[in-house]
Amino acid sequence: MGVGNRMKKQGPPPPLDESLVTRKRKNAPIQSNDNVKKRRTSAGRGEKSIKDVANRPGRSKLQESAKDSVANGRQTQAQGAKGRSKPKGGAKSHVRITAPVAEDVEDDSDLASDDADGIDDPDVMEDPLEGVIAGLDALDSDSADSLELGDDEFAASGSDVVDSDEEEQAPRQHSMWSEDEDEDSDAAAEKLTAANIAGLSQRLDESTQQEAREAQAELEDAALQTNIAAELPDSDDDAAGPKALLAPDLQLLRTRITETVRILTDFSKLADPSRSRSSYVSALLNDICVYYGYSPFLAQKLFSLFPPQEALAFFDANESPRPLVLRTNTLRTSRRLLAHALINRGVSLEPVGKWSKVGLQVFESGVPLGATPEYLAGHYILQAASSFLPVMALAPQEGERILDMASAPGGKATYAAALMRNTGCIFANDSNKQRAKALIGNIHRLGVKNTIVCNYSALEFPRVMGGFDRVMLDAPCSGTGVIAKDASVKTNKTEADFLRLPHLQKQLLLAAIDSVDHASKTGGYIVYSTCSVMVEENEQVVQYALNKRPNVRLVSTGLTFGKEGFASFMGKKFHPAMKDTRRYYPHAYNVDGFYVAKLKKIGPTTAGMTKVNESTGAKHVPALVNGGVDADVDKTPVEDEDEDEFGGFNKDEDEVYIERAKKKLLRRKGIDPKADKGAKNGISHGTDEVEKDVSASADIDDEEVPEPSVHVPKDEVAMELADKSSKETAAPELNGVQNTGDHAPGTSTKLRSKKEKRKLNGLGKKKVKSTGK
Ligand SMILES: C[S@@+](CC[C@H](N)C(=O)[O-])C[C@H]1O[C@@H](n2cnc3c(N)ncnc32)[C@H](O)[C@@H]1O
Repeated sequence: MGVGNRMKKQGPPPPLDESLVTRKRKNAPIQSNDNVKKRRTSAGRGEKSIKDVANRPGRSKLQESAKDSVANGRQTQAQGAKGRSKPKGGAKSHVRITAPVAEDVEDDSDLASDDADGIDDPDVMEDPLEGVIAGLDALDSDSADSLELGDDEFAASGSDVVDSDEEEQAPRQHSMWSEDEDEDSDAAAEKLTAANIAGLSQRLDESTQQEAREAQAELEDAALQTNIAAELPDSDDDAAGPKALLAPDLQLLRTRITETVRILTDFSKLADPSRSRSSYVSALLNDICVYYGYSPFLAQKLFSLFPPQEALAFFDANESPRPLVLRTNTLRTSRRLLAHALINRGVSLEPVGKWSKVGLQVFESGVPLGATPEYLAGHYILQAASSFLPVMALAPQEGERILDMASAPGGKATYAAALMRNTGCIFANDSNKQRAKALIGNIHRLGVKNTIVCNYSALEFPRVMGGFDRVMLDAPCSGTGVIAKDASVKTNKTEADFLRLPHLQKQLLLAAIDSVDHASKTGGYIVYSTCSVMVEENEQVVQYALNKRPNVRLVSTGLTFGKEGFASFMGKKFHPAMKDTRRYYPHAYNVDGFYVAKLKKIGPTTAGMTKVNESTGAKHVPALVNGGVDADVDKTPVEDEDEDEFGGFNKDEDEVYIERAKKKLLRRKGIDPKADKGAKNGISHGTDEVEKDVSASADIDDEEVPEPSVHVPKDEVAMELADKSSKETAAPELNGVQNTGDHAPGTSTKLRSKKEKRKLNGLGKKKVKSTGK
């Protein structure tokens, strides 16, 4: 299934063929092996993908069930084999005893060594893959003899290629089998005489038959239990109890899910009149949870987004990976040249679709795509196709000033840089310092030279800087659009997440709006995107922004495909223009689930727009934005998901800069900083005094100005940019200092002179001026 989807084109789809989806699902276990094999070939990513697949917890239920069914198959065989082990032993003994006695006794050791060969066959050992194939074939085989047992064991060890658990079991099975075999042959050797041969033979036959009967009864019993479980009433209360203990019959579940969906699609005609629609829906959700491994909470939420049939397609699509896509870095090469170079390396690829001029979809690769010379030279970046969309909607223009509020690891920011042909200036911000490092890496590799990396909570904008021509907010989100990549989303999202995240997203979007220059000659746009399909994180966030900021309106994204955003959802009415926003689904376009909205700022943010939000009690702190217009950023504390990671107020690191600032101040005052050391030994101008001095000047300021923490790319032009900035601002900290704005306001602000602060604050303003804004 995975391979199929990976081969499918991305973008506007052919109509969905549910029957194909159904069939694919049924074949899932075997195909998942195909996936693994396929992905092993697709380089760099390959190994990760295999691990990903193996480690996907949400997937695990299905896959484990699938594995179970394979394992069960093996187990059945193994049981059969075990059950057979005596019969086999018996059969072997039988073989032995049907042979002439003298030969039989003589051959005993030969047979034993044959058996050993069966296991230790050097060919088999040398070619474990053959073992896998033989093993997989053996799974379909009804008959089993000693040789098959050997194959089966190799199937187990061979399948270790896929699942390491089985690798550990393989030797154990081997030794158990050998011991049984040894005991049997010992017993046979002990008891076998010419006189008892007939009786013994008969007894062995009987015992074989008896065990076969028992094995059959066990199988029937298991099947019966599963079916009983499957037919239990589908009310909520049957989730626990005996049913939960039984392995789900996936085939049966699938059939039932499809059937329930069919009924729900034409309820009045097909439903059992004695059952309500909600009972069908709740039964269906139960089955979906078991079959796909979702928490009931998330299954219900996702289900409610679509008509039943489409919901099923969505759940199915989340079970297979999206195609691997490259974005050509047009700062370094053209798509044609890149395609040529990669094809020469044996990569099979095609343009991603007519909608993109830079995307290449990879079908097959014999080389690791994350380590080709072209990759290392920055000719491309591995980037999901849907990640192109917000940047295309933003449509940054050459020479503009752009803010990417949450930019790490930089797929979108670097695409924007390429569209701007390295002109203008992009401020690529991310609150997560570690992720910002990856962003810097990408900026260097891809030859981006118009970008400055900042490490703020984007909630700090526009106080840090305003007056941008365009702002992109690719917001932190629940990831419900990328379940195929991260199946843990299936189970780890709770109601609290869908309160916390939208709250953060709303505040970030207000900050994005307030950071834009409504009077920009070329822009004045904001793009909001998430890789979530939830209304709470998308339309509801945009609606909140429309309510809070009447100075923005929704405009067309300009994207050529995508489903309309919801103008209403579950009784909630949104602005009719919400239809101009775009939704992307894996089942519809074979891309990650995504949401894109584009807003145009048509007037300044006024004080009236920023009054306290009575309903939430949110406090609003005045913020300086372009043109001296006061705007608000809602400062209601929100739990930043990355707080722990980036909340680095690094005292040691800051100490250096604190010291430097102190010395600088002293020098300005005409005091030799070295003499300051003496102060500690009784000389008058002590550090404390200076500090007091600075804090006093800071207090005079009517607003606190956090220090911008800017990473500067080492590229020459970027260095120039940084130099210019640092000259403009006389802030030595600009060269590589990590500061944490919101996390260390006290110390850093305290140590800035008023003049310095003004200069710092003027960083944005100067730029605005220089571009005529
Ligand atoms: C969806 S990812 C961004 C992906 C990025 N736009 C790209 O194309 O590579 C969301 C990012 O938001 C960042 N983030 C979370 N909270 C933030 C905040 N308050 N301010 C700024 N960035 C934040 C996370 O660190 C994460 O890197």
